[in-house]
Amino acid sequence: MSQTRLHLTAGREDATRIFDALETEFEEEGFPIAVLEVDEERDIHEVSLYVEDEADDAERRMRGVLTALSLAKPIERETLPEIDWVAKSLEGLKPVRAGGFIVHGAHDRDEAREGEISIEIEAGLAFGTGHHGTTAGCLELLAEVVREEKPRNALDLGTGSAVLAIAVAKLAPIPVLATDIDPVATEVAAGNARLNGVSDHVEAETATGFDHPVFAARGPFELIVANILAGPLMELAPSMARHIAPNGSIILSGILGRQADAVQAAYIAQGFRHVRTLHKEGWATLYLKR
Ligand SMILES: C[S@@+](CC[C@H](N)C(=O)[O-])C[C@H]1O[C@@H](n2cnc3c(N)ncnc32)[C@H](O)[C@@H]1O
Repeated sequence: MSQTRLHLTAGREDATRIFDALETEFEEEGFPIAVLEVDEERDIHEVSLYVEDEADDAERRMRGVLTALSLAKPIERETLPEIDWVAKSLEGLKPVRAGGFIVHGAHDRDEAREGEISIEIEAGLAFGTGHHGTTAGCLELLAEVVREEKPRNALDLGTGSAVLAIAVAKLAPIPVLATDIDPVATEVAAGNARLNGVSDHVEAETATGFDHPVFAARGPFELIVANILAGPLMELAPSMARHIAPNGSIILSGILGRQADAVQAAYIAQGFRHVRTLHKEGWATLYLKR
């Protein structure tokens, strides 16, 4: 099955409105949507919607979204190669900077500026290149929390490419457990930890939520970061409370702006207190303590 990228360009404000409206329109199908800054000075942002085999219908609905927003923008199409399209499309991605980190592919190893912490991510089958607002939000808060709170161990639940686990291990040489429901992601995570020279600190395990003996063996955790989605995060709130150390910090993302209050309430009900919320590209990243 080939994949199609439907894309258009707009200024930051319109791109954010389009992104939010597309999220709502395609919520059921869960098609990946991305916003990339193409040219900061000229305020050009590219919004992309990735669809499998129903590009005509998706384009018609995308056009409807633009009409509802009173925006007239040409939609362009790109048919992505069937094999390894993730790797191919990521080859062209620019490095991303957030929280003092630069997340880059092998082709941009030399791009790091003085003082930046570089994280190399192999374009692969797992989520997490830093280009998504949720990952960038987590990176920013992690940089702050690890430096200020000095946790002695950490958990990255829903690790994907392990970008966040690697970020923690590069900030502080502490043990980081990196787990994912998807065994392919766990494999990619372990490979990326090796690539970044932190495999002594990052242990990758396949687990659904907290359903694995490794959590009891390695916890409680002084820092937990979880970039999943609002629904699973709310369901996981009681388990998070059981696995967080006293005065521990928790960073949650994958939450749409309008879902932030509900997620916060689920965690406050478990004895967490809200410290700060960071908003990025329509996504909220919550920082809580318990
Ligand atoms: C949005 S990605 C985040 C990847 C990476 N941490 C980042 O911030 O870029 C979410 C990841 O969580 C995993 N996941 C989803 N539900 C999960 C669950 N209940 N338990 C563990 N992992 C889960 C998915 O397989 C996916 O790799």
